Amino acid sequence: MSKQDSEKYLLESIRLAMGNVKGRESATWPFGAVLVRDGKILARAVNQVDDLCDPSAHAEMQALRIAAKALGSTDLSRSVMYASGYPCSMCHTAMLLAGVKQVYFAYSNEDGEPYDLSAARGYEELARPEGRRELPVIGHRVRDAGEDLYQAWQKAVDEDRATV
Ligand SMILES: Nc1nc2[nH]cnc2c(=O)[nH]1
Repeated sequence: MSKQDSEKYLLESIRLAMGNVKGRESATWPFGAVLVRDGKILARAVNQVDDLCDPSAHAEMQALRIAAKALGSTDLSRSVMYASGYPCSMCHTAMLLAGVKQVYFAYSNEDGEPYDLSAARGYEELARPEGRRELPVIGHRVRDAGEDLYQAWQKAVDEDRATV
């Protein structure tokens, strides 16, 4: 991936993000993303959190959704994400799970901080020990739930495989 290519795709992500700021009746979140594989653009996307009333509709998430639907697969390995802003921890994990191999960003968390557009909060939260998180995630092992859920899943998957 040459520097020229990364610059070209980042410029495209910024152009998309600017469309959220200027190309509309009222501005929404200034984020855009482009997902590329083998020199081909798989998806272009913008933040649609407000438009879709969906807290997960970040530009990077929307790019993953568009690409996965188009390919009929959630395996997006070998792809590279170009994001106008530093990806948040949700997007980072989604990209990791989809096999995205690299992410380039244009605007850093430091750039975003004065405008409350930094993605640092999620990373800081995850870096805290479990007992000190803003959002406690509480394990409660439920006894007598009947058949073990994960064992049942493994069995079902194994049976499905055996019939293929
Ligand atoms: N990188 C990025 N950061 C965000 N913070 C809030 N929304 C977004 C988004 O769509 N992309």
